[in-house]
Amino acid sequence: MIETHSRTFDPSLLTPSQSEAVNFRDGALLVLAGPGSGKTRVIACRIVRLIETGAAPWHICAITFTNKAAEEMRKRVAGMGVGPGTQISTFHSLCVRILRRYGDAANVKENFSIYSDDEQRKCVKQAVSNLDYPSGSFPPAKTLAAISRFKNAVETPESLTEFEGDYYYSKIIKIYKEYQRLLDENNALDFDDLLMKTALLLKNSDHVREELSGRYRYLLIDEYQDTNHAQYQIARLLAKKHGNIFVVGDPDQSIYKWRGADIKNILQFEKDWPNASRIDLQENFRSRREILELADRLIVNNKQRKPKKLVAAVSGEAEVVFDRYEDSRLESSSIASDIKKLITSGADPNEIAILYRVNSMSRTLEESLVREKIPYRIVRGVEFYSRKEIRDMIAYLKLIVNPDDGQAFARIVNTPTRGIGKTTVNRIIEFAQSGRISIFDAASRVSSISTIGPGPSGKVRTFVEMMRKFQKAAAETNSVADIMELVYDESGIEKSLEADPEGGNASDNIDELINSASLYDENAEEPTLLDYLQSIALYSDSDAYDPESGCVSLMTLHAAKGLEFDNVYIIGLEQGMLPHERSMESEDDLEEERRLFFMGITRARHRLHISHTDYRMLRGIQSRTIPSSFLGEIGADTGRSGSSESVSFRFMSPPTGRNSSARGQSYGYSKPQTAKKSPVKKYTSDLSAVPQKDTPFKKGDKVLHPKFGFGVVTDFMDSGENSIVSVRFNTGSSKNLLLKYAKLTKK
Ligand SMILES: Nc1ncnc2c1ncn2[C@@H]1O[C@H](COP(=O)(O)OP(=O)(O)OP(=O)(O)O)[C@@H](O)[C@H]1O
Repeated sequence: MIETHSRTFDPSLLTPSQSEAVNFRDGALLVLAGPGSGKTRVIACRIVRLIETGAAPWHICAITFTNKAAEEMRKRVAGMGVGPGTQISTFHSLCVRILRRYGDAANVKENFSIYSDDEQRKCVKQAVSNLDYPSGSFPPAKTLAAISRFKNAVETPESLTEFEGDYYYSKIIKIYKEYQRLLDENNALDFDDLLMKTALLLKNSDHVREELSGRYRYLLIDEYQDTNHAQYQIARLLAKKHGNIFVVGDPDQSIYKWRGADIKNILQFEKDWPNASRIDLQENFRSRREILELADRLIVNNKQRKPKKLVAAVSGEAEVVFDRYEDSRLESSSIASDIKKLITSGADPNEIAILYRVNSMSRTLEESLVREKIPYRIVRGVEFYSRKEIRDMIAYLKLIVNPDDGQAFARIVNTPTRGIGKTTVNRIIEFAQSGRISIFDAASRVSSISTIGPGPSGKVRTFVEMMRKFQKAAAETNSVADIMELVYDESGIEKSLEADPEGGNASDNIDELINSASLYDENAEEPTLLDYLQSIALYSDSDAYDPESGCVSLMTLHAAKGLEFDNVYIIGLEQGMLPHERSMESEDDLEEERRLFFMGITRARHRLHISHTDYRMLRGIQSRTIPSSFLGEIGADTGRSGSSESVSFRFMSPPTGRNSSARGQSYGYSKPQTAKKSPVKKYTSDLSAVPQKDTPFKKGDKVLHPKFGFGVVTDFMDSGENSIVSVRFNTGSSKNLLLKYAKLTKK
């Protein structure tokens, strides 16, 4: 977690187990720690202790999960009197550093670009088209996901044996090979390359591995439960020689399987390092007892874990409320008015968070928060960098640093419009390809391209001269903000935005970009344009969180990893949402969703509100929902949620009269109720718990729908005329259908 105020290292601030971990000296150590047990504190204090006891700062390499966590860790360690020199970064930043340093051995040029999602998509589309494969059979997202899986498993196109007879995979491997060729041509790496190429470098080059394990003699890794195979390999190879590997993690908070994380890395740590010691941190300094009990009741349903009990170290009673609403509009307005009351009675907006499974759920919430005039922020960092004007500016910077970057060239050569048409650009690209030179080199030799006439040729020359001027300026200054100002003024972007009445706040966004570059200039140890581009390429949603924004935070459950708040609202506890529909087919995926919910619950210190709705707008359609099976597991469906007076259940219905306000009509219970007195409408999503009576459909029935085709019933919620039948159709989609309109026939 990110603590906002660092303290000087005082041993009395550590529990005996924390202290044992901090003072552990040589060898392998697994610190298994529940949420809120002080993992971050332990790592920071251990760095200080290692230095106090003789280790050189540059012999320590600490790896965090997000850039923000790395920044915070650096500040904390500095606050405890440690000077610069310790390597504290994410895996990706560490890999960039290694690859730039050992470019020759890794076969990459020092000034490589790091491609964003959007650039990767363009590249994979190009690969599919170059191979003349049908684009419909290889959609970019799916194809990239397959390539990413290979890379995370450290499989290059060459190392993959072709899947004889498997049409799809043999084609995917060919696309992977072509995609990789295109990246090379552009002197670009994607995110997964950073890890894969580093893992390969460490594996294949004895000299580099020796040098780096001599340099990083103490390896500390946070959030080890979320490492993928490539990260696992890097850690093993770096620590193989000295064996000083200190990993901290919680298998119950492993939530990145979809990105290649492998929970087995932590579960099998003691097998990988047979002499490893293990320390468990059981005390939770964050959440009050009721919240922890709830989290515990949920997570015991997972099989892939190392059992542990969460013990609350803080006193006081938590408020836990389960809310059921008719629809998402009512859910949002009720949460907004609840937050309004909290803030009016003195709560700090920084200490309030609303968490949801998918980004699209923020829209309705935003409307309600605006209506109540509540300051809020959506924690979604990458969105800013995907705006058109920002991407244009970044493309200029990328081309300054990496003239081989064909995508950057194609993006800006005629942005803003300067009369260089597509045909001219294509001819430059062809010239570059036939002469095996970079696109920028080809553009520099435009006069030699006979197919380009004098008019367009002159315009290309002007563009090249302008870019050369930018490159020269970048070589003379280390200030990224100054280079940005120059590009903004002289590229014509500023003028074109001023002249565009529909430009909205594009120029404000560019101001914000330049401001953030100034901050970078001030804070970076050695600011360079290359380093700046790397830092924004590796920016993630979680990095956008500002603990002192003065706003209520809205974010996905994933982005909330490592954070903590006094008041937490978790919305959308519905089947298909949480657990997400994509995860309902395998037990492993379901366990991951459960961990995600567990992680969300354990973000709360004092107050936790969990809600679901009877109807939710999904892809523009108001759909009937089924309560999440997780609610049953924590006892929220039956009122079995423990004996505490502080757990309450409420059902909110919409207003009836035309002009009545939604808020006035809720019949929630202000006084906390015990389980017995619970006024909640009883329901259950677990059919096995309900005495079976004759129902028109049951789990496993094969059915036919006139529009969606054949499918299998996965659930049936018996509510008389409002019964809902859930069907997984053979097309892969799952739907919850209101029985009376479902038009299903049994097959
Ligand atoms: N020994 C301690 N005494 C009192 N408070 C502590 C102690 N150790 C940690 N804390 C506090 O507990 C809270 C959680 O600590 P931290 O964020 O380091 O936990 P974490 O294990 O990283 O959490 P998570 O895995 O859930 O993100 C912080 O507010 C921290 O200041």
